[in-house]
This record gives sequence, C-alpha cells and structure tokens, in this order.
Amino acid sequence: MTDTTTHPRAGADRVIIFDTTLRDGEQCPGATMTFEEKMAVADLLDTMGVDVIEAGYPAASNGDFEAVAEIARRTKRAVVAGLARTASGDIDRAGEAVRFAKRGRIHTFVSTSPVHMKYKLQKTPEQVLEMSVAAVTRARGFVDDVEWSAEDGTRTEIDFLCRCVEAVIKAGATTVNIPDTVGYTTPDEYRALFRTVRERVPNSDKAVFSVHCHNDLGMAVANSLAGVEGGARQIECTINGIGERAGNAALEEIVMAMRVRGDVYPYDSGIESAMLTRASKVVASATSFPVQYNKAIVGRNAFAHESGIHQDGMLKHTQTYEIMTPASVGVAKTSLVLGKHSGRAAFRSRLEEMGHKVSDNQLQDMFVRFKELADRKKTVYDEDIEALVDENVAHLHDRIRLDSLTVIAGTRGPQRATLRLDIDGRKVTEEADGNGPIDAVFNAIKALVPHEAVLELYQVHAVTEGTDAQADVSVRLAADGRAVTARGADPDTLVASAKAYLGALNKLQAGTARMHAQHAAE
Ligand SMILES: CC(=O)SCCNC(=O)CCNC(=O)[C@H](O)C(C)(C)COP(=O)(O)OP(=O)(O)OC[C@H]1O[C@@H](n2cnc3c(N)ncnc32)[C@H](O)[C@@H]1OP(=O)(O)O
Ligand SMILES: CC(C)C(=O)C(=O)O
Ligand SMILES: [Mg+2]
Repeated sequence: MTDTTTHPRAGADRVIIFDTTLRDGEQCPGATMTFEEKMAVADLLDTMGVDVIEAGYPAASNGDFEAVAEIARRTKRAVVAGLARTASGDIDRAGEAVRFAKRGRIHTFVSTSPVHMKYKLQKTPEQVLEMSVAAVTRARGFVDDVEWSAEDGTRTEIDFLCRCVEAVIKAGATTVNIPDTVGYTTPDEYRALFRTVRERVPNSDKAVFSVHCHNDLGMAVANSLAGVEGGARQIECTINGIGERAGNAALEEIVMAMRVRGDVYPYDSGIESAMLTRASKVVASATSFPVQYNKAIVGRNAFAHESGIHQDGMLKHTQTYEIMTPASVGVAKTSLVLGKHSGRAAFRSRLEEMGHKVSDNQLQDMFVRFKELADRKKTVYDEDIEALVDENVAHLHDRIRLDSLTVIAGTRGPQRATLRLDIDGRKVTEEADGNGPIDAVFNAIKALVPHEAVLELYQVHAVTEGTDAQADVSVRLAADGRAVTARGADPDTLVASAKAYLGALNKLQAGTARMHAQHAAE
C-alpha cells in the first residue's frame, strides 16, 4: 500500500502533467471563473508541481487574455500555455499573453478527422496540413515551446495523422498532442495509436507526445494511462475531471494511479499529492461545481466507511479496505461513519474516541437504541451518540420505562395519547386526552403513575440541524420541597418528552425511596 507518498518515486519514468482546468475545464457549461478565482487556482497548480498550466484561450476575450497574461507573470515554476486556433490572429494573441512568462508555450490546434475537416472547417486535408505548418511556424516566432494538437485525433485517418505530425515537428512543434476529443477511443486502441505514430513518423523523437482524453464513455483516465504506455510522456488533465461535456481525465486519479500502481505503471509525475484534496476544494468552490460524493481520490466518501464489516476490518488493519493512506492525498483521516449499516466494533470505537468506556451490557443496550435511531435518521452525529450515552447512564436504574407511545394530534382535537409503560417489568397501558399532544402524553403518564409532582420546566432543543434532528427535551418536576431535572432525546419530540418526564419521575421516586430507607434505618 502506498504510504504517505506525496513526492515522485525515484527511478520512475517522468511524465509531464499539463493541467487544463483553466481552459478545457472552464469550457464546461456553468464553470466560468472570475479573474481572482483563476489566479487562486493557477497559484495552487504551480505550488503543487503541475508542469504546464494551460491558463486559457487569449483570443477568446479580453478577460481571457488578461487572465493568461497575469498567470504568465506570476507563475514561478510551471510553463504557462495559451491556446490558439491555427488562425494568425489567435497565434498572435496567445504569443502576446505568454511572452510575460518565464517559460511560455503556444498551443495551437486544428481538427484532422474527416468529419471535422469536411463539415466544421470545410477544408481539405491538404489545407489543414498547410494551416498546421503555418501556425507552428508563426508560433515559433514568439516562443521556442510550441505544442500542436490534432483535434479529434482518435477519429483521424492514420496516414494523414502521420503526415501532419511529421510536418509540424519539422516546422518546430516541440510537443505533439493527439486528443481523444470526443471520448471515443479505448485503452488498447489509444496505446496502439501512439506506438504506430511514433514508429512511422521519422522525426518523432524530436517531440514529446501527449495524451488529452475526454470522459464520454468513462474511460478518460484509463485511456490516458494507455497512451503513456504507448510512448506519450505528457498527460493533459483537469482537477476534478471537469471539462467539455462529461469532462476530461481527472488529474488526481492519474497522479494516484501512477503512484499507487507503480508496479504496473513505471511512470510518475512531480505532483505533491498531499495537495490534491485542497486543489479539488479550491476548484469546486471557484467553479461552483460540486464534487460527487463517490468521486475517486477527492470525493468526500473516498476515505469513509459505513458498513459494519468494513469498519471492523479497518479497525483491525487499515489495508483491509484502503489502497492508499488518506494523508497521501491530503485528507486528515479515514472516517468511520456511523449509520444503519454499522456494527458494534465501530460503535464501541466511536464511544471510546468520545471518552466513554462502557461495559458489554451497556454497549449492547446502547447499540440496540443506536440501530433504532439510525433506521430513522439519515446521519447519526456525535451529538446523537452523546444523547444516547446520557440517557443510558441517567436511566440505568429506572423502574418506569417507556414501552410505546402513539399520539393523535392535529387541528381536530382532542389530542389523544396511548401510552404503554414497563413498571418494574409489568406492562400497563392508558389512554388520555389533553390540551395539545404533550399535555395528552403527560396526562397518560399521570394516570399510570399517580403523583403530586408539579411540572416546573419543559424545554425543547434540537440536538443537531435538519428536520430529522433529535429533539432534546428537559423536564423539571418538584415535589415535597425537592426538584429534579431529566432529559430525553428522540427524533420524535413527543417520545423525547415522555422519556424526559419519566426520567424526572424516576429520579423523584428513587430519591423518595432513599429517604424512606434512611428514615427506616434511623
Ligand atoms: C476541442 C476544443 O476544446 S477546441 C477549443 C474550444 N474553445 C473555445 O471555443 C472557447 C473560445 N472560443 C471563442 O471565444 C470563439 O469561438 C472564438 C473567439 C475562438 C471564435 O469566435 P468566432 O470568430 O465568432 O467563430 P465561431 O466560434 O462562431 O466559429 C469558429 C470558427 O473557427 C473555425 N475554426 C475552428 N477551429 C479552428 C482551428 N483550429 N483553426 C482555424 N479555424 C478554426 C471554424 O471553422 C469557424 O470558422 P467559420 O466562422 O469560418 O465557419
Ligand atoms: C484543443 C484540444 C486539445 C482539445 O481540447 C480537444 O481536442 O479536446
Ligand atoms: Mg479537450
């Protein structure tokens, strides 16, 4: 299992990580970022070890130009790239923006597939070839680092693709990207494509080959890694996998796949993986795109376990259900979420974490009530468990216990409570009306346990937030110059009220019994 490995593995073949969150990522509907948000994302990408930041498309708008130019100015380590069509206006805008960078790159692209050339560009293959060479030549007039992309490369006729690649390398392209623009390829096909192009193009050793995969069939990460197996050494990807349509290959998944499965993929990146979770959060907040809970590596459930059998395994040895440490991707710790699928092992462990040492009998009793609660509530919070513990400790020696309660309430009174109590092991039932449901419940208690105590306080609080939160009810009863307070908790306020009232009654009666015993002894 990968330990807290946050830096590159020694001896692994180095792959260039080209992050396009700010360009392809921003292209997905609704993910537009403000200037300030782009700066925050760019700074983080630079700090975490991204090799190339594609900062935007300078010809798209003045705002995009300014953002790329400012990222170029402020970036310390990474190469800063600007995207451009083959059109000279696009190349010039990109060149003007990235010239501020310590290391700037112009990334020019053009479609090479028959369907794109015929219908979208309305150009012949020969024209596309000429446009590519002219664009690369023009871009080299601005910078030494020029990338050329064959848009829709995976649906391109192989002979034509090889001709283009050879020509653009001759014109000065230093990186050749063959994108799977529409997420159509498969790992075997993509691996073979890179092998073929590299074998057939005579000057292929003069450029770095690059993968750029979309996730339309959910294979973007697998395809990217297959492309690397085929000889590519640059991976284009985005944080959280955001991007056109179903998105791009997710940076965090690629980085961790290479690190965790170094035995299969003898490659690595320069990414400090402990920053992945933070990067995911920054991008999610900048784009207002929430990360799905079960997203690999950075989803909030990626290191959370709810089922009892898994939790038990995790408590015995973390490698039973985790293939990387949470720390290696910047998550503080594994979480064992208590819910209706949890077992005793996790329940006891959480109690101990909260500082409660309980006997086996107490655990059994609380566990039964925990399961009842978990069946009714979506999330069981620590506060809910505290309430269970409080109740268990407070009511351990109660003579009178709530067995069941049904209340009819609403606008058409009278409100009626049907209450069943267990008094010293004997079950007794009573029905009572009241001025409101709480009054009906308390009247039923009075009918079953006649007493003179006066209700001095009745208070309800929510233990946690949400409409399914437990009610925490406090009741103070006074009799014979003595006052006692007890609490009851339950998602049903009426049940919590009955528990609190009975708790106070038990305390009063226990006190009276103690006093009688003392008097008898005297
Ligand atoms: C696969 C990808 O991710 S590609 C990148 C996609 N990103 C973007 O498009 C975001 C930025 N785009 C924009 O802001 C605008 O589309 C602009 C500024 C680039 C262009 O806007 P407009 O001039 O109004 O053109 P419009 O977007 O309507 O159409 C695109 C034109 O570019 C042409 N074109 C498309 N790709 C290329 C290319 N690589 N090289 C040359 N021309 C191209 C199209 O054929 C079309 O030409 P036509 O108007 O002669 O038919
Ligand atoms: C511009 C290119 C690289 C692209 O985003 C794609 O083909 O998907
Ligand atoms: Mg793309």
